[in-house]
Amino acid sequence: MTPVVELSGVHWGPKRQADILHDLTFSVAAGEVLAICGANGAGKSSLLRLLYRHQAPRKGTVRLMGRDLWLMKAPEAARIVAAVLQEQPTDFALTTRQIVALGRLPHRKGFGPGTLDNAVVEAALRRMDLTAFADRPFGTLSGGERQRVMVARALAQEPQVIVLDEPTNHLDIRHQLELLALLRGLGLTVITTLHDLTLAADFADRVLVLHQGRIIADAPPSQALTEATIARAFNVTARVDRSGPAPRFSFQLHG
Ligand SMILES: Nc1ncnc2c1ncn2[C@@H]1O[C@H](COP(=O)(O)OP(=O)(O)OP(=O)(O)O)[C@@H](O)[C@H]1O
Repeated sequence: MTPVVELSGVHWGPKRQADILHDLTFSVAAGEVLAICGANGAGKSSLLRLLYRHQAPRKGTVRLMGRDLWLMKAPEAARIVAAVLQEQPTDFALTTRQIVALGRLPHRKGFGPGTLDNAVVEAALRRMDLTAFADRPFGTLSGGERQRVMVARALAQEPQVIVLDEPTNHLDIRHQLELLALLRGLGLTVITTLHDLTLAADFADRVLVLHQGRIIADAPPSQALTEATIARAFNVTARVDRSGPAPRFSFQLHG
């Protein structure tokens, strides 16, 4: 089956500067949940930007459903991939419902939103437990509520792939677990950066570990998040205790 997302030999760097991402090759199947882990500056957000068509590879190709992402028009790509990013809208006067409705833009054919658009927006609000906040200005919401609005906007886009940058930031423990369970339950392809290795191990089918812009592991969590890989990626001494139902990670600065 054609992978939903496929990178081959991808390099990327800022204009007139050396490469930051080096020779990335991997693919993600329909419905798969991929966590991208790595130290600060490893290149995780830069990699995500290649997936939602924000920046083009310097070398190599990024394919969506078998087609070169850069041979698609932006709205077409946006009907396939939705992104939930750390940066949030600055128009704080918009209501929650208006922000979620922005997710319908790539689907709009006529002028205003149609009945289907409105129904999808209401369903996304319900799914993220935001109905009570629908008419509140975005600026009045808490950090965690805003994060849920951004996920609702992505759901309103009705994508096949959802790309998220540290989606559990700002969320309390319960909302972290709820969000990850909800993402898993969508049946979509999910690609997310996660700093928390315990959450990555618990939530992802596969973990891709980036180190200085290169893939140093790409495997199911138990094979990717080994003591040796964690030590290399994060420059710490790591211990993984697999005696319980879930792995327990502990870290120390090198002695
Ligand atoms: N447009 C740019 N111009 C110059 N340097 C850039 C640009 N984009 C990214 N970088 C650099 O590339 C490296 C990787 O950045 P990136 O944001 O992808 O890392 P990250 O793994 O997401 O880090 P973090 O965990 O801190 O969010 C960093 O050193 C960053 O400063």
